[in-house]
Amino acid sequence: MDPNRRQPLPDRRIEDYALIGDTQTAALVSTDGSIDWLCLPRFDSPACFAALLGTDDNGHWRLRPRDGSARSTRHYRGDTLVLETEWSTPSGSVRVIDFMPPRDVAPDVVRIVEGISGTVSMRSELRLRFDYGHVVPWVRQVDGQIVAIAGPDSVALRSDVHQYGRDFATYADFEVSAGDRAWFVLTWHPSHLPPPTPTDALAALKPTESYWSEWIGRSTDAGEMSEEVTRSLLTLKALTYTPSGGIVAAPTTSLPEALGGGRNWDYRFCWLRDATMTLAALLRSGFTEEAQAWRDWLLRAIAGSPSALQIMYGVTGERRLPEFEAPWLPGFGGSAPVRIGNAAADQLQLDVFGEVMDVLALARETRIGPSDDAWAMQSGLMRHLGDVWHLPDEGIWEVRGARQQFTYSKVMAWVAFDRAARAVERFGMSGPAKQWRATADEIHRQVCAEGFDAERNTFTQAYGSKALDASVLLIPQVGFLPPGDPRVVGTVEAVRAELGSDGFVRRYLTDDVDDGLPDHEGTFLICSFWLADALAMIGRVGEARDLYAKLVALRNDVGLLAEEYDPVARRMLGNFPQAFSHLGLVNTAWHLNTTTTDTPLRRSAY
Ligand SMILES: OC[C@H]1O[C@H](O[C@H]2O[C@H](CO)[C@@H](O)[C@H](O)[C@H]2O)[C@H](O)[C@@H](O)[C@@H]1O
Repeated sequence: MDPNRRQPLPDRRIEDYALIGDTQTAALVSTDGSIDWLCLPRFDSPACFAALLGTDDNGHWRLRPRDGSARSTRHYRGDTLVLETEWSTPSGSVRVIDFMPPRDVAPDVVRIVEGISGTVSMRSELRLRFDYGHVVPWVRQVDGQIVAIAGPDSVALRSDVHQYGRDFATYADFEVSAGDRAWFVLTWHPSHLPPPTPTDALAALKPTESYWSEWIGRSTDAGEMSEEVTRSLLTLKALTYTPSGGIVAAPTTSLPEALGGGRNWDYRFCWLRDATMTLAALLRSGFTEEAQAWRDWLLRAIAGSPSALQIMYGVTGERRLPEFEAPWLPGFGGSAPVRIGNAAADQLQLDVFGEVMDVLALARETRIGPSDDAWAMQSGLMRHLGDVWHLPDEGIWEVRGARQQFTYSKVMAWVAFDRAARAVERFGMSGPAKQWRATADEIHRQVCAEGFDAERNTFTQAYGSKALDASVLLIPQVGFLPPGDPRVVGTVEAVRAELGSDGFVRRYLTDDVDDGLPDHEGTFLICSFWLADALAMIGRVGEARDLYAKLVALRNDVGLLAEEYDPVARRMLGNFPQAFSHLGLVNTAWHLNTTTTDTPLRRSAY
C-alpha cells in the first residue's frame, strides 16, 4: 500500500475543486481528477467519498492518466454543470467528462473518457468508504458490475473497461487513443431494494447539458448576463434541493475558516437567512419557479407555532440537526474537528425574521404575488417577534459566546416590522399596521441611540460595544437609513478602515469579539460584496466596481467561491462553493447594473 495514502494531502487547496451535482446532492472533483466528496443520496446524507476531509483512505474516485507528470486544464461545458478536464501527457491527450444526470430514481455519477490525440494510459481508482469515510464495504462482481454494500448503502459501478480489486479498492487500467471513448457510471441505491434500471452513460450527456442550459435560459436576463453571474446562478441552482425547494448553504462540512483550526461547520442545511438571500438573487434574475418552491418549502418547514421557529432546517424541513464530531477524519489540511450536524439550529437569531419578511415582500411585490397562507404565516411570525425582538441573541454570525444585543439583529427586527406594516399600508393585507409601525419606530430610535458610536461616527456590532461588524453595511440597503445619511457614510468608512484587509472585509475582528472560538479567520466574501454595494450606494461607484472586479478575480478556474479568503496566504477558506458568496456576487452585479456613476442605487434588499 502506498504509505502516502494515509497522510492528509498537503498541497491541496479548496480552490482545486469543481462542483458537479443533480440538485439533490453534489460532488467535488479535484484538479487531480479525484472525486473527494460525495454524499448519497442527499446533500446531508453520509459521504461515501470523504478524502476531502482526510486521506484517500476515507474514500475517493480518481480517474486520470497514469503518467504522474500529466497536466490538466478544465472548464464547464457551456452554461452547465458538466465538467470537462483535459489532460496532456507526452504520449497524447484525453478529455474526462464528469457529470450527475438530473435524477429520475437513483443518483448517478457519470465519467466519460475521450481520446483527443495519441494514446494515453489511464487509471481509475475507486475507494468507497461509507458513513463519512470509515466503513469499508463488502465488494463483489455481480453480472459484470462492481457492487459495494454496507448497512443502508449500496453502490454499483458499471463500465465498459475491465475492473479489478486490490487493497480494498477497485481499479481499471486502460489505454485511450484518439477517437476512443470509455465510460463509467456509479449508482447508489438503498441496499435492501433491487438495483435501479442502469443509466446509459453516453446517452445521459446531452439531456444533462440541456437541463442546465435550458434552466439558465429561463432567466429574464438570459443573454445579457456576465459569465460570472451566469456561473453563480448555476451554482445557486445546484445548491437547491429540487424535490422540496430547500436551498443548502454549501454542499460541504468542515472546510476550515482557519487552516489548521477548529472553525469547521456543517453547511449542508437550509438556513432561513442564506436561503432568503439566495432567493432574492434568483428572483431578481427571473427564476420565479424556485421562489415559489422555496416559499412553499418555508410554509411547510415553519408550520406550527411561530415560537418554535428555527433559524435553519434540513432540506425537507427536518428540525433536529444534532451536531457531533467525526474523530476518524483528520480534517482538511489537518483542520479538526470535523463536525456533522449543526448546533446553531437551536440558536436565537432575530435577523431571520427581517430576512424572511423582506424576501416575502419582494416576492409579493414583484413576481410571484400574494398568498393567503404566506400572509397568515407572516402575521404569526410578527406576533412572535413582538414578544422577543428586545432579547439578546446569537446574531447573524451565530457566535458561540454569550448572547448580545446585536445591532444587525435589531436592524432586521425593524425590517420585519416595517415590511409587515407596509404590506397593510400599501398592499391591502390585513393586520395591526399602526402597532407594527410603532414598534418599528421604537426599534429605530433604540438602534440609533444604542448601536451607534457618535464619537467614531459608526454603527457598532452590539449595543454599547466598541467592536465593528460588517453586517451593518446593510443598513442603507435594507432602507433603515438613506445612503446619504452621514452615519451611513461614517459606518462604511469605519468598517473599511478597521475590518478591511487587502481591500476585502472581515465580518468582525476575532480579537475584539468573544465568539466562543480561539483562532482567527479570513476575510468574509459576502461582507466584501456588501462593502461594494454600500460604496455604490453612497455614490463611490468607481470604488465599488473596482472591489467587485477584485472579488470576481478570486474565483477559481471554474468560477467558484468559498465562504472566505485569506489575503495573506492567498487561498480560499471555508465551505465550498458557498451560496452566500455567489448570491453576494449576483446581487452586487445587479446593484452595479442598476446604478450609473452619478445616480445612487434605488433601495433594495441585499
Ligand atoms: O462562525 C461561527 C458559525 O459559523 C457558521 O455560520 C456561518 O455560516 C452560516 C451558513 O452560511 C451563516 O448563515 C452564518 O451567518 C455564518 O456565521 C456555522 O454554521 C455556525 O454553526 C457557527 O456557529
